[in-house]
Amino acid sequence: MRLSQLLEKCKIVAIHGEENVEVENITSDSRQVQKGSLFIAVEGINTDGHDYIGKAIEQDVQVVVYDKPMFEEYFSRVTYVQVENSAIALAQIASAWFGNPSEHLKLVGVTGTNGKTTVATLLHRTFRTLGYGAGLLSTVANYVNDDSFPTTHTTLDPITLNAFLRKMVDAGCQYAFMEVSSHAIHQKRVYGLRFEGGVFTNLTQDHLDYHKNMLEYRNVKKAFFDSLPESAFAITNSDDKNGAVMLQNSVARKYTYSVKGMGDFKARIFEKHFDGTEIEINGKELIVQFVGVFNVYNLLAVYGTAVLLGQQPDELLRILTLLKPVAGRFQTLRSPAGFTAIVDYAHTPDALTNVLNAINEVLEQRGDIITVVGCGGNRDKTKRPLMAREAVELSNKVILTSDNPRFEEPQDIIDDMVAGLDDEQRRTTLSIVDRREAIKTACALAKPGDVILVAGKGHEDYQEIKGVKHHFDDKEELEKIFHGLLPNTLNS
Ligand SMILES: CC(=O)N[C@H]1[C@@H](OP(=O)(O)OP(=O)(O)OC[C@H]2O[C@@H](n3ccc(=O)[nH]c3=O)[C@H](O)[C@@H]2O)O[C@H](CO)[C@@H](O)[C@@H]1O[C@H](C)C(=O)N[C@@H](C)C(=O)N[C@H](CCC(=O)O)C(=O)O
Ligand SMILES: Nc1ncnc2c1ncn2[C@@H]1O[C@H](COP(=O)(O)OP(=O)(O)OP(=O)(O)O)[C@@H](O)[C@H]1O
Ligand SMILES: N[C@H](CCC[C@H](N)C(=O)O)C(=O)O
Ligand SMILES: [Mg+2]
Repeated sequence: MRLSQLLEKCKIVAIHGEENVEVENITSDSRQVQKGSLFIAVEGINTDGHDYIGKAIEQDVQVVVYDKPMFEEYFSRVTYVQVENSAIALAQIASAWFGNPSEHLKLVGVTGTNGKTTVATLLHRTFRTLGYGAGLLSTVANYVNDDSFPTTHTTLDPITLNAFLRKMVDAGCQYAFMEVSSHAIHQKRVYGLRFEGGVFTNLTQDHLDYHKNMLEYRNVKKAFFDSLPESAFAITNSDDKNGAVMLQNSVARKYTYSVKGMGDFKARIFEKHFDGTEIEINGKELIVQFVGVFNVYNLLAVYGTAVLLGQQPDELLRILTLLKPVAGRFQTLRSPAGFTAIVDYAHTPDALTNVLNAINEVLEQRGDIITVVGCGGNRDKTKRPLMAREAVELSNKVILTSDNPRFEEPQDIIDDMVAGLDDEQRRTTLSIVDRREAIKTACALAKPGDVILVAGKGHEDYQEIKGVKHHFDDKEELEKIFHGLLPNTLNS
């Protein structure tokens, strides 16, 4: 592609060298540079792409895009483009490289602390059921219609992201649903994409390792709605205290959904069961196969978004009754011994509170709740004591264990969790570093009628320890115990 075409939307400060060149490939990673590449140097968190410009030049790069004025001499065979902001230019160049695919799709972005995967996935399933070509970019997997592809991030880097959107356009998709993480907004991964709509789920504590404080975290999320065009719609949860704030400066068409108060899309909850919930949406009664008040919010967000995309309300309500939980989100497994296990991705204090409240509300035969939970390493440390406290206050027994320790010592993470407990709570809480042992112990302790919540890893099929991902799947572990492949005893 011609360089001029790629730079069409970029804010250029200066160009040195030949402008009329053909680019063979684009990358922001010097390790991926090939002959004829355009390399975009982006300042990161660990390192700075500008430090690798020399390496890129050694590999016969054609064009270097950068934003730090740091050159004293230029190599004549390379074209240098200084832009105002490299991260923004990366998103713009990536979009141009793939033919601006977001402009050929009705693209909806879902943001918020919890519920993004659930809402985006259910939207994708709804639109597939309605017969549309539709894609999905989510934490669990990416989809082009019904073809699934593994993913690395909740929101991909701009090049991979635009490559997927292109695949969707080429496969005839009319709609695309994607999660928009706060990291992605902050790092400009979604900059310049044309959104048809934005959805806000909720805002509670997470990622305070990355964002300085809750105010900054909130403002980053809000920036997504500030960036939507007038032609887009923005739909927010008006029961969340930050719901209105998200939309206050947005020029998009604004809509609300609510369970507790007034809203353009409104739900009421009648009966809560272990297998589903009886609800009313905009005056029509239905039974959905989801548990927990939080899932009523998720379904309402799906319904509202689909209506705003022009779909027929009655047909949508029919589809809502058919939808099933997303992988690793409140996934229920019944043991032959008569207890139930729930695998859930709750990895924030609010998610854990919600899921435990939901279990308490539908608990059969007054059984006990046994919670197995850990916290991720190299992530927000301040959520650890809060998660431990929520777990202990809403369960009968808690086993603290490891999640993905990453580069931290697992016992240190558990110690941070224990710090949230009082003396009495510490005495009655178990700590078992090995997650497999922790799950085995919970199963050995469970009586018929009890519920074991295995929280934090949901769909993940690995445990990340010191940079290596080891196969580990909570559901698989439980099934092995249930089917006698792992002994269900305390001292095995
Ligand atoms: C903290 C964070 O978000 N980091 C992301 C960021 O990496 P970084 O800023 O550390 O990059 P860096 O290593 O400093 O490198 C800077 C630049 O130098 C380049 N480089 C580097 C080395 C080299 O030899 N040559 C070279 O050119 C790199 O390609 C990069 O362009 O940019 C990378 C490329 O896009 C991401 O892969 C990386 O995600 C890391 C792996 C990560 O774990 N991110 C998580 C926290 C994340 O993004 N999570 C959210 C979900 C959060 C939620 O649950 O809500 C997500 O969207 O997935
Ligand atoms: N609307 C909601 N409000 C609060 N908690 C929720 C909501 N929806 C889901 N949860 C809880 O949060 C967990 C994660 O849900 P989900 O994967 O849909 O969120 P997410 O925003 O995509 O998370 P991530 O930031 O990791 O991508 C669920 O397993 C559940 O415990
Ligand atoms: N997207 C989230 C997922 C957390 C999942 C949990 N299992 C952990 O590893 O902390 C993050 O990267 O913070
Ligand atoms: Mg997600």
